[in-house]
Amino acid sequence: MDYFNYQDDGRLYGEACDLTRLAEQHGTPLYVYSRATLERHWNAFDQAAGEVDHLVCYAVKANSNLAVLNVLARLGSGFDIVSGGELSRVIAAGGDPKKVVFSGVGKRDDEIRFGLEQGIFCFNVESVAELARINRVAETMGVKAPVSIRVNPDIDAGTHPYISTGLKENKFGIPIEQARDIYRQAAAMSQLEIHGVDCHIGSQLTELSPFLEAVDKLLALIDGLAEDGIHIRHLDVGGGLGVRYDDETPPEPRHYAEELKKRLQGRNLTLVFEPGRAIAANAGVLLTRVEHLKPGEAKNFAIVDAAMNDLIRPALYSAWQAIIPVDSTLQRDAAVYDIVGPICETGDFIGKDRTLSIIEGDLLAVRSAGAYGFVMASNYNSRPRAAEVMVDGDQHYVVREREELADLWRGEHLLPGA
Ligand SMILES: Cc1ncc(COP(=O)(O)O)c(C=O)c1O
Ligand SMILES: N[C@@H](CCCC[NH3+])C(=O)O
Repeated sequence: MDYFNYQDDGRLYGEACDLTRLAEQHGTPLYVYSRATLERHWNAFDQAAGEVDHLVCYAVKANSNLAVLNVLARLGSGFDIVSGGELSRVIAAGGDPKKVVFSGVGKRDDEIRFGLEQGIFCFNVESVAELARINRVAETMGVKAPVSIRVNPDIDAGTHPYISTGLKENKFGIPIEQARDIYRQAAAMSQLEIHGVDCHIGSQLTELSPFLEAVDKLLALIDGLAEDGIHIRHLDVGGGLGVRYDDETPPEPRHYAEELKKRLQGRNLTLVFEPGRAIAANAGVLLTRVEHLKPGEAKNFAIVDAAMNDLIRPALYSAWQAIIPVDSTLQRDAAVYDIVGPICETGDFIGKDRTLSIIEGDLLAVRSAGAYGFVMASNYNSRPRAAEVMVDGDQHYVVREREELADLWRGEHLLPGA
């Protein structure tokens, strides 16, 4: 149960809030998140790890709304960040920087300095050049930097090529064959303290085996490092656990954790998870209204008021997300539609070949939109970004207001004298 369900009146609710009313009150397109779902998903990881020393570092990139981060921070969550901007958000949302892991291939000096000032848990380092840079920045500050090397285990995660990260051809991490040597180089750098080993092999994985294959390789590396006198304190398995968009049956966090715990027995390692999608995706829907129906010879189009600038996953990865009527009691004729937005791009679609019973003005919900939804939104075609609302039982809160038109050119300037 994800707390977005039809109730007895045939209408879709987010927890105890009627989504028809929310759309009327706040307009569309509208992102709606469920606090109870976010909490349940985070707790599933926390409880799965159980007695093992662990840190659940929610991947901020999946949904960085301050209220979302704050809900998780209140549970004691750590955070996986990839920029100084994300660190600022974590702090603004009341998150603890001491539970932050900093991933990403292109950390700038100022971002490294910010992380060190805030005393983050660990830098997940992706290259030798970055090790040297962190060492140098830490030296100028007279501090030591906690580091972990992101190892690329060359494993096919079996996911979409754009969201696969653990193969040799991907830009991420350090090839596993070089890892031991590079750890030795890191150990010789005066300002680095080696804390961990990490990996992240891709996103939306629906099988456990690639994760476990990666962990086995990492544990063998950790044993090798011990022989070199390098003692690893934590193992960060990254994120990537998939969710159900359609008929996928991704592994449950508890099954994943059970397999990990078997492998960690007898080892003194803190376990770090970096889940993003598994926590946020099904904690959100995107509400959108049908603007026009446009029947055609080859296709029928339902033109809705959400577009690829609001939700780019279908255009970018051919991702499939369920699209359902918010009021299931309305009697209309069914037809097969491509659900498209108003943007001037052929790739601007939210769903293709969907059978729906709709007329102009009807309200639709795009499910599983809580992760990689609003965070990837843009102002393309000068469209203001949607508002975001959080439901919490029978209460709801606007957690980000819809952009005003003037927001679209804030910070832009005409040339003088014109
Ligand atoms: C380093 C790292 N950690 C965690 C995540 C979160 O991934 P997911 O949302 O698939 O759990 C990502 C994104 O794929 C990532 O690049
Ligand atoms: N944005 C991607 C996931 C990227 C994961 C980040 N490493 C998606 O929507 O599926």
